[in-house]
Amino acid sequence: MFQLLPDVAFQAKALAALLALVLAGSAVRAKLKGNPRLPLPPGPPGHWLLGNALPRVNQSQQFAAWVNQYGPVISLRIGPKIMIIIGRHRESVDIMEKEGGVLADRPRSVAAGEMLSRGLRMVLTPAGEQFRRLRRVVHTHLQAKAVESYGPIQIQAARDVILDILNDPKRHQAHANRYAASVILRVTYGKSTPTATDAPEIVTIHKMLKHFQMLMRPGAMLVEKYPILKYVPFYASSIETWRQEESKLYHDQLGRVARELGMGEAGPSFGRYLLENQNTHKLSYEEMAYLAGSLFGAGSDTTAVAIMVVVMAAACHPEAQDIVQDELDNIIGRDRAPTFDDYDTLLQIQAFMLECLRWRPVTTLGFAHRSTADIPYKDFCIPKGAIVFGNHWAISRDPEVYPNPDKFDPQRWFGSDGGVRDDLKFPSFGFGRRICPGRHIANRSIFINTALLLWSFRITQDPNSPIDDTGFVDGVIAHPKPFEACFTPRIADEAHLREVMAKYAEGL
Ligand code: HEM
Repeated sequence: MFQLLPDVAFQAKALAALLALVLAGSAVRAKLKGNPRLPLPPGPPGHWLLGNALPRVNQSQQFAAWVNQYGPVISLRIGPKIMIIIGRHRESVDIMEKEGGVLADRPRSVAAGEMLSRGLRMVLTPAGEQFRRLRRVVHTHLQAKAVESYGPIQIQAARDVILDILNDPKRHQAHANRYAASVILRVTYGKSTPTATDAPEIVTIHKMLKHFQMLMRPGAMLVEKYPILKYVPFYASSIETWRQEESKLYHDQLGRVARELGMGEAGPSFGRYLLENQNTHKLSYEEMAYLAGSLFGAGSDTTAVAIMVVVMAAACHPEAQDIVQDELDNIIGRDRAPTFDDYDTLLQIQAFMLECLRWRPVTTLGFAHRSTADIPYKDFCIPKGAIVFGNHWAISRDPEVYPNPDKFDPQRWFGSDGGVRDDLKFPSFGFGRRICPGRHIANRSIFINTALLLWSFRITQDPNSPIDDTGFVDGVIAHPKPFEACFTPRIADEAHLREVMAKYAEGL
């Protein structure tokens, strides 16, 4: 009996230790699950400690494959973090839109947010007082009615794309880049901004953008896992050099607008609006410089990619192009070129644009949101603190909303009344309170370029160099790889097209 006692004591201790372990385990699980009653959404199995490994390439497509396998909303565990991927249309509306207040936050971004941008880049700003100030000023200036004043800039730049293509069709992608860069720079800093592709400012801005996109890829930077690395000088030094270059550029650009304003020479621009309303919007000079600068980052590559996809889709789908060009011939004719005033009557152009944005989404994964409270949904819970992506690629392939999703079919956007359907809305511009503030100006850019390109040219594939319509660079913004297309003027002859174009932007 006495001999048994130590055993009993040992067993009791072991039992207590086991109980403590179980309790600790369930506490961790409850924390991860956020809500002890509801589980996390399903997802692929991962390592018991490290969790899931993020796919190294084509993340949005790999996530989409998991959505097909596990359900419309899936969860992954990346070390201690929970990542939620929403991959179906209805769930994206129910969660990303209806819970927009809880999902207005961004996850911590050490490399791009803290080291490169010192917390000043709007797209990465956490929810809170600063975000609300930035959001108010950008959304006010870029709302649907307000951006109409930028129409002449867009018309002129779209006209230049046509002339550039006539002069040098092989570089059609470079022309789309130039369109986007020059429009966003003029919107941001006014008319006297240099917009030639080889202007030093433009070259630097593109370089900055590359750095930003490189730092932004989920899982790309070790410092996101080990933030302590940001204090390690040799690790941080190149990002610090990039930050200084970027900051100088943004200050120089806004400084120019301030000087022009002082001399009474500043035309309309976002920079001017900021400087004139600094007190109302309560922004520091540093915040204004970054806000203006980061518009370029957010609005140039995205717009250029959308235009390139229009060209690719037209060349790869002649039957869809026929329908648009019949409409252009019936409504516009060939003696004048379409303008913004024609938007409401060019329904086929609208459908073609919508289908381009769905068929090859500009941002395939979307941007990360962060939940600031538990979100119970159906029989699971998205826990507070989770990183949440509305995966654009997966949503664009939702077979219930977009039957035969891989088919390029602009006609899917028409309802039985012949109007363009509103209920299919694809979230090209993101979700809820973080929805892209530049969407009105972007839509107008895509519209005017689609209308003008398809009015001016029959766009076809070069039989010697067929287009790979899946050839996109894997990144935050999915750039089409270089592709060839042939542009044949649709009106009388090239000289006549040049003449119409010369008149087109007259008097702006
Ligand atoms: C085809 C063109 C464009 C596309 C596809 C696009 C798409 C997006 C997406 C997906 C987001 C993230 C939304 C989210 O977090 O859910 C975003 C954010 C943003 N976009 Fe755009 N965008 C485009 C053009 C523009 C333009 C022209 C501007 C500026 C004039 C702009 C300015 C911004 C800004 C400032 C943000 C950050 C918003 C925030 O974090 O609250 N974008 N855009």
